[in-house]
Amino acid sequence: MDPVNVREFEALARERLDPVHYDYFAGAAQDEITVRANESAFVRLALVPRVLRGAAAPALDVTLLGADASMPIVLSPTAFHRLAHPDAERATARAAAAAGTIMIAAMLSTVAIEDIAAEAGKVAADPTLWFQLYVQPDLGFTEAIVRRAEAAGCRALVVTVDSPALGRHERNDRNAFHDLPAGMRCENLRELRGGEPGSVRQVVLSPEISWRHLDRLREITPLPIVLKGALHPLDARLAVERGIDALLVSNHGGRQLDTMPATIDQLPFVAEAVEGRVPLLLDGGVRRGTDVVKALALGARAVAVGRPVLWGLAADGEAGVTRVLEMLRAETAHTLTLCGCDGPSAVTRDLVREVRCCH
Ligand SMILES: Cc1cc2nc3c(=O)[nH]c(=O)nc-3n(C[C@H](O)[C@H](O)[C@H](O)COP(=O)(O)O)c2cc1C
Ligand SMILES: CCCCCCC(=O)C(=O)O
Repeated sequence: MDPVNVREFEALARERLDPVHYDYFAGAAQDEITVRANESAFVRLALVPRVLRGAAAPALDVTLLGADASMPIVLSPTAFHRLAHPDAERATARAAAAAGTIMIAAMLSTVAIEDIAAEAGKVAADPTLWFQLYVQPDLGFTEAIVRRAEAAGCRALVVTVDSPALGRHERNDRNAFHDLPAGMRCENLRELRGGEPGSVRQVVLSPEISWRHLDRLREITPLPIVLKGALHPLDARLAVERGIDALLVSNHGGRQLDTMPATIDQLPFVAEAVEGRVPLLLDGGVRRGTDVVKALALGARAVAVGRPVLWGLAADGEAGVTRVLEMLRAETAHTLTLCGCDGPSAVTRDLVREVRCCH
């Protein structure tokens, strides 16, 4: 049966994936409290629509750091797409470009950033790619990978800062899944020194990464910098003071520190801290158009989706990712119409209210 929503795509992906790889994608840190919270927090928020506004049919397009996106939904960076489908990030890039939205390509992709960009360029004249970076203590490598992203045409750097160490995933421990299968590698890591070229084991997630490294990135690249994973309002304020261009409010899909708050619960605190000085994006648990509109109401300019894209990819390659993105687009348009809004910018805080019990 054809999936009719993102959750049904997950069920189909689960049937098609090696169970060890399904666990890697679906799993999260320790008791997996945060990953569940991301979704359930949306359930605790109710939409209170406006009526009789005579609103036009909604236009979904938004501008993010100077780039136009056809909807307020972009692709979160996720590693290792080849575990989901042999076409890997190539398929994802084509689907995102055809949908007219932004793909944040992961540093730990199984296709090189140059090839991802070439693939996106086959289906859209002016696709937008952003590049996600784990700053490496090997600053020579960090600078080289930034140069590669620039040369490939990436238009922003998304620096993940929630990973001073790798989250403990007990599913991966149980499955003894700690490396990519033979023949698969991280194609952007060829120049990282030490160990086998392209091996994920070369990546260093270091607690020594600090604001100094962000300042250094600012010096070496003209690309806008998006900070991914700063949830504390004081860090959000520091980011603005240090010239960061946007924040992606994220708890890494619950995969790093377990028991972090759901991102949709934390968004209002971050929004209050930045006072509209930089655009906010949010990821974590977005599975429905209603979730998208709730995030817009609480201060996000756009949302990003991680696992939904992987479910589409695993279920049916490029066509599956396309279907997932189009489902979310249609649901968002429908929700906006039902709320009396003619587009993302018409969504206001008063459309959302917290409810005590689950629906
Ligand atoms: C399988 C998987 C791999 C991920 N890999 C990365 C990564 O390499 N870099 C990164 O910054 N975030 C990574 N993330 C986190 C996502 O960017 C995103 O924050 C998260 O998936 C959003 O939650 P959602 O899956 O509920 O949409 C990964 C998430 C998943 C599920
Ligand atoms: C040692 C690097 C592993 C990073 C895994 C990618 C990621 O961010 C995630 O799975 O989440």
